[in-house]
Amino acid sequence: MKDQLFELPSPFLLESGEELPGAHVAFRTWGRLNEARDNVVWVCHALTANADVLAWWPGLFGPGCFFDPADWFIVCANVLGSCYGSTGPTDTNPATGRPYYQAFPLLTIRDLAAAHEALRQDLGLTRIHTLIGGSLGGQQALEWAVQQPEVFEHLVVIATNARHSAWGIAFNEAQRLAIAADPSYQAGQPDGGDEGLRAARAVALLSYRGYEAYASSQTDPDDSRLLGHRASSYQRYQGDKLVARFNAYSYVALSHSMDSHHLGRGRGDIATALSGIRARTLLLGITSDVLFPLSEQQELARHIPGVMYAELDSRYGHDGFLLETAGITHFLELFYVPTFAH
Ligand SMILES: CC(=O)SCCNC(=O)CCNC(=O)[C@H](O)C(C)(C)COP(=O)(O)OP(=O)(O)OC[C@H]1O[C@@H](n2cnc3c(N)ncnc32)[C@H](O)[C@@H]1OP(=O)(O)O
Ligand SMILES: N[C@@H](CCO)C(=O)O
Repeated sequence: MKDQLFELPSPFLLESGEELPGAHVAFRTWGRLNEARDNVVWVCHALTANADVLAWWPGLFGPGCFFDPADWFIVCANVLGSCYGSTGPTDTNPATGRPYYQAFPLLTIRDLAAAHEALRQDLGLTRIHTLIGGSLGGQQALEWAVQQPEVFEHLVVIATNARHSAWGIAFNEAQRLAIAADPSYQAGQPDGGDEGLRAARAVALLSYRGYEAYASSQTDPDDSRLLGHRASSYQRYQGDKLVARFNAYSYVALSHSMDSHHLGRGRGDIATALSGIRARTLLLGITSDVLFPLSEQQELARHIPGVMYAELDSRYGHDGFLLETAGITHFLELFYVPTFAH
């Protein structure tokens, strides 16, 4: 299956006041809209994923899963700034005729939501049964549910926050420093920043997993090793794996988007913004998440009207939102019992 492309109104006005001309959004759909048009689930992806939710969220989306295309009309769109089909830093800037690279405009989480809102309107989807996302995808989903409270009937957010924390921004800055130190990134080469991106992903993994996850999967089996530790090899492998499928310019752009996230900006405060959510909301935190800790989930739970809040017991850390699909399914079943039989 290939992505479909939606041309955004041009120029697309960004929160910063800058304009993005000739931009587009890549998206995919699965399943069919039912006659009542009330079976739409819209997925917001995290930092390095794409529109192919059946590939990156197996166990939750796909035949036999909770979100089975036989029952649901599934929509997933790539965010602006990414390198998976929507307009991003490696695309040509119409004003210069050259790729944007480091000169790509700042995109906030509000801009990511606004671009997908334009797509939703174009698709004529007046009601979204469920809006779901984790991490950056959860930030986008919350922002969108605040912007368009009448559109979303249910909201499912996992391992996310109301504003990006100083801790999260500091992790992102450390990763951007690694990328900025790469001469090929500084030179704005087409695949610039690969070495920096490798280091950045290794730093990020520290925040996506945690002490217990490393201890249980990456402790050396013998006690004689002086060099070449298993955990070192894991860090390198994870860096290589991301470099093979992502680019440093998009990584920097989207990490800035994440840092910009603040539901309260211009709305009084976070509590006021969250109190405007009309969707029935399921909020899930992950016990071992050191990047979006439970304290952030509890803050959200205090302010989202009528929220159902639960904590997923996981040793995977933050990335548990991608991996703990059996636990997520369990809470989805509890959440939907009164309203949706599928
Ligand atoms: C085109 C596309 O790929 S679409 C984009 C796919 N990715 C996304 O959408 C982003 C969201 N997904 C993710 O972030 C990740 O895939 C996750 C969190 C879901 C899972 O991460 P994983 O890397 O699969 O899990 P984990 O941390 O257990 O690492 C397993 C991998 O590390 C390797 N590995 C484990 N220990 C070591 C070690 N000591 N040394 C070297 N390699 C190691 C394993 O062999 C395995 O390799 P594989 O991925 O080639 O099979
Ligand atoms: N592992 C996620 C980032 C953490 O939310 C991704 O690569 O998209």
